[in-house]
Amino acid sequence: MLVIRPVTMADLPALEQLAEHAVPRLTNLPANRDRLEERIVRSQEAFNSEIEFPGNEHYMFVLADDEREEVLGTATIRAQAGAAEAYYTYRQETLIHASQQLNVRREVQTLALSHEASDATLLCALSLNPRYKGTSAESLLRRARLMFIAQYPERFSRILAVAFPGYLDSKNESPFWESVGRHFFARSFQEMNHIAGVRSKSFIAEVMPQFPLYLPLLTPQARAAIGREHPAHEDALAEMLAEGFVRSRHVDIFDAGPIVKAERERLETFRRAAWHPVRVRPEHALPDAEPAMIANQTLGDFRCIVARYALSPTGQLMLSPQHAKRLGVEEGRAVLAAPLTLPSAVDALDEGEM
Ligand SMILES: NC(=[NH2+])NCCC[C@H](N)C(=O)O
Repeated sequence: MLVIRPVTMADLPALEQLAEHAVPRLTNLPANRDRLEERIVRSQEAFNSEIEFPGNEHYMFVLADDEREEVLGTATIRAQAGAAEAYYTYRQETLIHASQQLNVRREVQTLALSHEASDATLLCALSLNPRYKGTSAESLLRRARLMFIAQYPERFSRILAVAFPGYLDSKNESPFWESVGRHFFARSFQEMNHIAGVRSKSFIAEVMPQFPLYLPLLTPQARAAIGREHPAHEDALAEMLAEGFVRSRHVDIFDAGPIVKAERERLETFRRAAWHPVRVRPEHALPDAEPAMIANQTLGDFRCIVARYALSPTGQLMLSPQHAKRLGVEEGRAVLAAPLTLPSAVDALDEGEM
């Protein structure tokens, strides 16, 4: 049975595999044993501390098959995207270049380096065994983090953000990087992506151009990549838009991948999540019902599974003994449940401020 739980040190070899096989490689999930080990320690600290407001915590989860003792995926919440170091993005802006004398008026799009997203809580570092791509396990891995945030709101920011890997061409090169970053770093996108994961990011501030970029001066390929996700992440982006995230004006500074954000109260999972007392019933006695994410209420032993949203007439959530055991809950204890299926997405650009 598949379950989401906090990472433990025993998961290190599996995490290394997941980091190596992430497509593309992720800055927040460096394929480097020492860095991953630090992240596990850090995550355990976060789960086991009393925290009143978001700071430099990372909460790292794994998707595990408990019977087969196999780790199939991982995902992280960074309580504050830019807690220790600033979180860098490019913000899309419009400038008006006008001359009355010449009777011209031009709107010019620019990208300006920004730290504005630093306060947001970031959902990041998701990697899944490809066998499970497109299954409910993938949705569980992606969205169980929202079930966790819903339970411990004081630990996170009101604004949640997700940065999707940006567009890479068939040669695995980033057209945006080739037109922008390359001039300042003289390294390939893949190398920089790696360095940003294993070393401190202060080099970004030191070497990235400080002045806004004028889009007409970039290559057409680079312009076309702005706000465009990596082909392997189309479904993931669609799911988060269906969840209620909207595209922000911000894009990644290396590959121009889209950054989506939302006030957490607006997300489907937050709006539809409800507490129910548990009633344990034999598997065969459970009525058919839509699938739901179901989470227990124990911070350091957080568990979240997919099971049927089977409610008794008085609002008890009926769980099989196996499901109750996975969640570590007894009859009468409350669990948080939210439907797994989302209404279809509207892909809108948020006009508000980030
Ligand atoms: N695709 C990347 N690796 N981007 C570099 C890191 C940028 C990221 N927004 C940060 O400040 O951490």
